[in-house]
Amino acid sequence: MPPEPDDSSAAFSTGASGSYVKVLQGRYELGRVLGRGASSKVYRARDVRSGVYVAVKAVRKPHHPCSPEDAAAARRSVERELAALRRVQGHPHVVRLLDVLASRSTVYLVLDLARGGSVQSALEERGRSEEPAARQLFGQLVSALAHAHARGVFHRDVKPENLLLDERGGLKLTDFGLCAFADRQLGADGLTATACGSPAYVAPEILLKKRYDPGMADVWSCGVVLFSLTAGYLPFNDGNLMGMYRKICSGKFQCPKWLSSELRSLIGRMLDPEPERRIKVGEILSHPWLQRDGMSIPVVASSPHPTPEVLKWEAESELPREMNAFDILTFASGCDLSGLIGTLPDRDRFVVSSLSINARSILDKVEELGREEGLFRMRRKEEAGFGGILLETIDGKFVAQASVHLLHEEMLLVEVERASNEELPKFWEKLQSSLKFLTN
Ligand SMILES: Nc1ncnc2c1ncn2[C@@H]1O[C@H](COP(=O)(O)OP(=O)(O)OP(=O)(O)O)[C@@H](O)[C@H]1O
Repeated sequence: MPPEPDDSSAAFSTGASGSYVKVLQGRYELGRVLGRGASSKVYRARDVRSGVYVAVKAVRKPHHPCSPEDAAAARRSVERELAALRRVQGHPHVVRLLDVLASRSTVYLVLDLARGGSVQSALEERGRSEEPAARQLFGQLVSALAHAHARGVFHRDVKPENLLLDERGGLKLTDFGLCAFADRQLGADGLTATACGSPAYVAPEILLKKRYDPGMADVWSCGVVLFSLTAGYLPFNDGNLMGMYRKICSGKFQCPKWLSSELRSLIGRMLDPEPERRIKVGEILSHPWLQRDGMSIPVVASSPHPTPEVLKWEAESELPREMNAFDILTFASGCDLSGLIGTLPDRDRFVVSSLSINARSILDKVEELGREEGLFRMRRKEEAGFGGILLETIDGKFVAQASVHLLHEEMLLVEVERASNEELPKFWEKLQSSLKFLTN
């Protein structure tokens, strides 16, 4: 049986194994479900072009009818996750965002596949870790968080389910759906009031409904993770939720006897119920427990702010007349949103008003460039207002393609893509700059 279809942007075809598979927008063959979240389903998938295995997180638009508040909240959450992921890319222990696609009903985030499952499943299967192994993982987590904080992103949902493991056991921080941004949600005092996080990992100041520093709340959650990793159980637990909350607010917990004194001291400084007294992320990195065994901790991003390119992208995606994921969902059928995450090495996208240029002129230009190059066989397909052109070598090997999608009656999405990022660098540059010029 093929996986249940989510929407019209996926077609079924025969996969490599001979069985039916669901192929997302001609690009990703969906396999088994790796996990589920409140509003998402995560699939193992294969990029049919490169053969590389990835994870596809399908975030569904709320079912209709839903209240305008629910629709707005869902929209904010996916936009926030995308914007956060975009800002924090480039750290070895933050999950990589490879692509973004969308259909009428669903946004698909294509992520690095974490083959080792989550820290939660490792804890359930293998129990607690010895200190050297915990130090390794915890160092990677703190380094990833320090990087996110330096980029103005506070995670606010650090818990073992959101810490994934790659095939070598390296940690990948994921799920930025609840994060806060230093330059948006925080008041002039640097504090926020939004209650979020998962019960056992949530900081007392959030439970007490105080305004809080989200960076320090992340430190608390990391403290709970470190305790759980090394003790094998939660520091604050109770049969009922109110009981657990009371224990969290009291900040009283007991370390098991097998924890070293340095580890006890670090956990104690992280699980300090007073956020002003709590150890800061930067200090954790230089704590003696983490410095033991000459551990090498990945360097934190040098740039304290998002790059101008990211800020521009974010500003654009917030303008009401500009498109963002959900606006496009409203208009498009099976369109691809990778343009929202910027230029990929082997792919570029432009959005242009259909009042200023039409699909035919764009495809004519690509054909002209291909002809000038004289290397290709070209196949062109055009329908009312949209179409594409495929460039192949004389012996039929895919080199590049350009396509024009109609987003809605006034908007075209132009996509160019090549087989690999080494393919024909000069031609690729010419193609990109000509299209940029045409669509500006
Ligand atoms: N990149 C990935 N590689 C492998 N598995 C993944 C990946 N991303 C997510 N998963 C699996 O899917 C589960 C749900 O993913 P995720 O936490 O991102 O969803 P969510 O909807 O944001 O969840 P929540 O409701 O907890 O916020 C994870 O716990 C994990 O088991």
